[in-house]
Parts: sequence; C-alpha cells; structure tokens
Amino acid sequence: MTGAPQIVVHHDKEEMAEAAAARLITKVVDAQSSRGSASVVLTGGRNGNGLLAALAGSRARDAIDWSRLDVWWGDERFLPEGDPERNATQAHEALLDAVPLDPARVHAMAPSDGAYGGDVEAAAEAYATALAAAARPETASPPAGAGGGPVPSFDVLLLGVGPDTHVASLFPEHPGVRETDRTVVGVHGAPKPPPTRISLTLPAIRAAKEVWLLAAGEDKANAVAMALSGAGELQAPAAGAYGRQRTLWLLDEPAASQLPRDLYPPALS
Ligand SMILES: O=C1O[C@H](COP(=O)(O)O)[C@@H](O)[C@H](O)[C@H]1O
Repeated sequence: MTGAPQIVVHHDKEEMAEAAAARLITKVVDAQSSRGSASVVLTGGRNGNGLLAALAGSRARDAIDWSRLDVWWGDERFLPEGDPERNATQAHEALLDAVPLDPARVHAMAPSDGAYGGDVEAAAEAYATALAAAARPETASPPAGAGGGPVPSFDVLLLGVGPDTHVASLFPEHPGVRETDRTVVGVHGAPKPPPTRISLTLPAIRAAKEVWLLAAGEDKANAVAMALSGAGELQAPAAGAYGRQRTLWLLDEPAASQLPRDLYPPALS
C-alpha cells in the first residue's frame, strides 16, 4: 500500500453517496481522457447501490463516455440470473440499465443457472480467466503472491464494508480471506445469505490503483474502527483491502463514530 488510508467523513449516507458518485465521475473522466478507457469494479450492498443510484441521478453522469468503461464485480451472490438478490441485478436496476454501456464491457460473474450450472468453483475460475484475458501487458498487475494470473489494473475498486468487517465476499476467518494463490474464489457457507458466493481475493483487490471502501450507518461503526485500528486481515478483511496508489474510506458520521477523532479531518458539511 502507498501511504495510510485516507478517511473522508460525510454528514449522512445520502451526502456520502452523492459525494462518492461525483468523485467517481471525475476519476472515470480523467482516466478516459488520459488512456481512452477506464475500469471500475462494483460492490454489492446498500452503500454500493446507494452510490450507483446517486450516479444515475447526477446530471454530470453524461461526462462519462459509458461505451469506453469496463465494469467488473468484486463479488457476487451465486443465485439464478435476474434474482433480485444478485449484485448484478441490483446494479442494473440502480444504474447500469440507464446508461449506454457496451454490453461486451460489462463483466458479470456467472449466475447459478448459467454456463457452469451450480458449480461455483468453475464459475470462479471462469471469472479469473476473464480477468487475466483483460489484463493487457501495459495495464496488468500480477497480484503479489497470487499465482492465478494477472488482473487488470482497475482504476477504482469499490467495496462495501459489512458490519462484521467483510468486504466483497471475504468473511472473517473464512478460507477466502486466506487465499494467496487464486484471484477469484468460490465461497461456501458464508455467514450472510446466500451461503454460496464468488469473490475476488485480497491479492486481486490490491491490484487496483484505487480502492474505495464505503460504510454508512451506526451498525458499521465497530467494523470501521476495528479495520482502521490495526486489526489483522484474517479477523477484519476490510483491513487487508488497499490500493496500489490510494485507499479511500468514505464514511458517514454514524459509521465514523467509534474512530479516534484525530484520524480524519473535519466533515465536509
Ligand atoms: O453481501 C454483501 O454485503 C456487502 C456489504 O453490504 P452492506 O449492505 O452491509 O453495505 C457487500 O460489500 C458485498 O458486495 C455484498 O455481496
């Protein structure tokens, strides 16, 4: 990781979502101006979908060239196509159906009734293969310690932080959080439903240029304080999520309420 995580505290979750959406628009536009295209990794959960909905409602969204954006997912709930609990379904409802993306650049993880049927390991391996294929030599990052092949150097990788400190579908003390060899894993017996999931691993997450962690609400306060106060990544997976250039924690006041006050500057409003 380059430098300490940066922490930004907003008044409430609505303000946090709007500010994060504005930040993401700027980041994508800048990447497209300098390189021609951009890549973003989406998260599921309330805060990730809140950001997408805020982006959908922003007039500035038209500054993005949606046809030159690659969209990936950090994790998926292994459910049938179109299931309302799938992260992809929720992202499409919140934003993706409203913008002119190139369908070939929207890289959803396989559903449980897709090409790999109920074989979550095969679905995870297929996603790792897709990531490796998209990792051009000039943009690829061989994740340190991961033998599963390269992944693209994502411009921004979003992660919602669960109340138990999970990120993507990497749960405390679960096998996925210990994975150092593969870039994508099948998850079995997740403590949060559904039990079967697909997730990027920490080495793949850490290949991103920027990792943005989102947490709003008092139920996240303990997790945020734990992850930012030196907990290990096995006990607090969020503590192991950082970017190569920047790690940004975007919080609201309730989620930041257990953080030592000297860790972050005054709220923006
Ligand atoms: O199940 C999941 O939960 C987390 C966090 O969700 P939240 O609703 O507590 O914000 C999310 O990051 C993950 O992508 C998702 O699959």
